[in-house]
Amino acid sequence: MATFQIKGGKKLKGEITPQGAKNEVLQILCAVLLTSEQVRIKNIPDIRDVNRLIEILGDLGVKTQKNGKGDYTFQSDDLRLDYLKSNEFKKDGASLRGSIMLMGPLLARFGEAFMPKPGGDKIGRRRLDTHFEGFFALGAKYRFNPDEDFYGVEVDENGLQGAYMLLDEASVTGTANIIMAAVLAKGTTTIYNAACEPYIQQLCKMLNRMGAKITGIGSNLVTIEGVEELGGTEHTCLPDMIEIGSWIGLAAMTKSEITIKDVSWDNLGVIPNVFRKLGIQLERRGDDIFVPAQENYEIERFIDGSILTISDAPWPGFTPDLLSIILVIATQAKGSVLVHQKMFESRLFFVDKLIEMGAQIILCDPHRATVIGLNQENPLKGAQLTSPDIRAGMSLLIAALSAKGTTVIHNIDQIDRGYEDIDTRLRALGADIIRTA
Ligand SMILES: CC(=O)N[C@H]1[C@@H](OP(=O)(O)OP(=O)(O)OC[C@H]2O[C@@H](n3ccc(=O)[nH]c3=O)[C@H](O)[C@@H]2O)O[C@H](CO)[C@@H](O)[C@@H]1O
Ligand SMILES: C=C(OP(=O)(O)O)C(=O)O
Repeated sequence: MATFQIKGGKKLKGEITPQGAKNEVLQILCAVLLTSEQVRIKNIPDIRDVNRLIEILGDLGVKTQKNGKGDYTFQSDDLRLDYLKSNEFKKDGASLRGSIMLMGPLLARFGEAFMPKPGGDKIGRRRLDTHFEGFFALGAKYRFNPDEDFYGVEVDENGLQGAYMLLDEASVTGTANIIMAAVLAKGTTTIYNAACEPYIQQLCKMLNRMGAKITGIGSNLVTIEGVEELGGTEHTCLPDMIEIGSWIGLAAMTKSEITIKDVSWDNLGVIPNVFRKLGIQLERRGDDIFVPAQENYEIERFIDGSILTISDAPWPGFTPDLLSIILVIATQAKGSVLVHQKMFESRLFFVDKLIEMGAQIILCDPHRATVIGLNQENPLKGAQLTSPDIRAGMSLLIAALSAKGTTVIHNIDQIDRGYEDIDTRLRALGADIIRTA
């Protein structure tokens, strides 16, 4: 299995351009199933999860043409729906989380959809109730045949009917799935407690360009007036806000000056401010983020003088996907912080590995960790590590780049799942990192 070997402690310098947003692209790729016309998508990252989904679309019969780097045209005019019940799809679909969002468009266009249990990070229970409750509200029926070993939903000859629904939680992929089902339903659908991450906003904007009638974009109350059919369009994906946060963290931990290019500031929400609360200086320069080299950074306190807490929440709250990065940066800050991962129950266990490297962290329970910063006085020490999930993997990589000595990270497939060509891009900034097969 591939590993990264990192000699840490080097200051990095330079410019880096973020890849297209993984979690947006996964939604956008599923949406190409909603029309028989051509859909062109730009700024697609070359990462494992996205490439798997493109392969699945190909196996499903979607015509796929690569126009250039990150630029593809798709056409879903002659699909092989049988593939959805094949053993091949059972394996392919289960290999990533995003494949669950094939269901909404398939249900809308063909009246039935099947899915094996989707994959993705093992970071705690990841239920799918919201997706199914949304489909049921639109009139779909559950179909499960143990011999087939697939989740299924189907509609009768009346098709999907618009409805009002209050989601039990603001699920990101759940909201995307329901919106993609509702755009072709008869009548009006209203989704309250909808997730509204930029990923979902981008999806809705693209669907509207295809002829959908969606209002309330960016809020938690989305209204969709069903239309008969959708047409082709072009769409450019936003830069990946999780990658942008990862680069800010990397700059701070390694005391490096890094410019992150074309970040789409207006779509970053609270992210820059959360990093500033850790004492990290960052400047807006046009649409770039400039992070100066800083010898130290000091964690702020709340106004009443109590210790800062950083926790996740559905958008416009702070994304859970950046909490592992926050945690690792805090290990070298001056001061203390409580990191509270509310959404996922198994995402903080990787702190054991940071503790092994010399970090001062108390894991209070599966959701909360207190970090006592070392103020860059005692660097972390190189170690032998295994990446448990995509964001913990990136956090360990950042820790390794700041550490004294050599670190070996195993299971780097987990990092490749979400970060394009990470070692090459880090080397361009001056990092000493080698990939071994
Ligand atoms: C492919 C993809 O897009 N994956 C993202 C998507 O996953 P995904 O769409 O699977 O995550 P969900 O938004 O459904 O839920 C994430 C977790 O948060 C919990 N929850 C959710 C909403 C809520 O109001 N309260 C609550 O506790 C859920 O029970 C679940 O444990 O969104 C997650 C939450 O931003 C991100 O971590 C994942 O990177
Ligand atoms: C948890 C993540 O991804 P997935 O939902 O694909 O597992 C993530 O991107 O941080």
